[in-house]
Amino acid sequence: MSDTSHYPVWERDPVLTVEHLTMRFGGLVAVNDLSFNVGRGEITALIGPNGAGKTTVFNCVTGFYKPTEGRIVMRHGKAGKADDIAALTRGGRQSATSADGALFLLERMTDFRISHHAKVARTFQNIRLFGGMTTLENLLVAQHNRLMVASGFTIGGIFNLPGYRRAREAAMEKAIGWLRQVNLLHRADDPAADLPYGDQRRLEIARAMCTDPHLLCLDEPAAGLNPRESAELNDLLHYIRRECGTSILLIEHDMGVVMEISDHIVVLDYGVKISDGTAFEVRNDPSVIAAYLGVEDTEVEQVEAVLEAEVQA
Ligand SMILES: Nc1ncnc2c1ncn2[C@@H]1O[C@H](COP(=O)(O)OP(=O)(O)OP(=O)(O)O)[C@@H](O)[C@H]1O
Repeated sequence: MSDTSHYPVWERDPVLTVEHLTMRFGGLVAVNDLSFNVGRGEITALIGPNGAGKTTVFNCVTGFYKPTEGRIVMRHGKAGKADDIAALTRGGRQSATSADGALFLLERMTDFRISHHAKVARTFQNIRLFGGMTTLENLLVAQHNRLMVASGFTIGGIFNLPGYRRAREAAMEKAIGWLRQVNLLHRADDPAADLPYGDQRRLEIARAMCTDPHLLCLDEPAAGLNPRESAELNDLLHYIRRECGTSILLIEHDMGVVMEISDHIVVLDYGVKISDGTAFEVRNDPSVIAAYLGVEDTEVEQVEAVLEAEVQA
């Protein structure tokens, strides 16, 4: 067997594999034959100029869109041998569980099943908290499904049976733990809409974490944040990776955030992957620089020289 220990984590141990993903809207090809991996326990950034197809990829992974073509494999535990994935694909089912873990084909699943069973959580470009509920209530609502199961779908809740009581206490403990983690415990009883923007962003991430995701998808988490709030966000994402082991896939335009926190970066332009590697590799890739500057690869050095001269002047 070949030694793969020197391969990057996203090749050796992917939690998510996107294969030949294509999404068409009528005549527009928003994502074109895209393949990439997300490494287990890593932070992966999906970047690219406006309209490159990033949000469309998120919408396919999280079940908001049905891809036109392609396969999206999510792995829990050690499941995911090529033969098992092929058998699941042939069999027409959505998921398979074995002693090694579980496999899910996300392109076949609804958004609810993706979050509930495949354990993929997401946040949106525009914050979608329940503004009239308190910050604490927002984190309890995120655990509603688990509480419903514990209540035996109402009866245990009505009679306050021990199993339901224990689940309710655990939900409260988790919510308070996450409020403390995002420095919002002192705002537990305030409506979410009253929080400053940066706090709302962290609360939204805390809410997603209350569902115990294996993969957390964040759509532009740093958008609109000031430098202090951006630094707090970086700390939170580092904490999630270090302490929870949750894999993170994020879309981000703030290159300071992307380069600082990402283990792995995938670059899209016009729906096509143009680069895939570490921050160092991507930063020095002429095709990436060209896409961001809006020029041909061959013109990069020339444009950089002009920009450099302008900065000097
Ligand atoms: N539901 C839809 N119907 C039609 N076209 C769509 C739809 N969603 C996205 N598109 C188109 O697909 C292309 C990719 O859009 P997408 O939002 O995925 O890009 P993006 O990289 O996330 O952009 P941005 O960085 O500006 O958010 C765009 O041309 C967009 O207009």
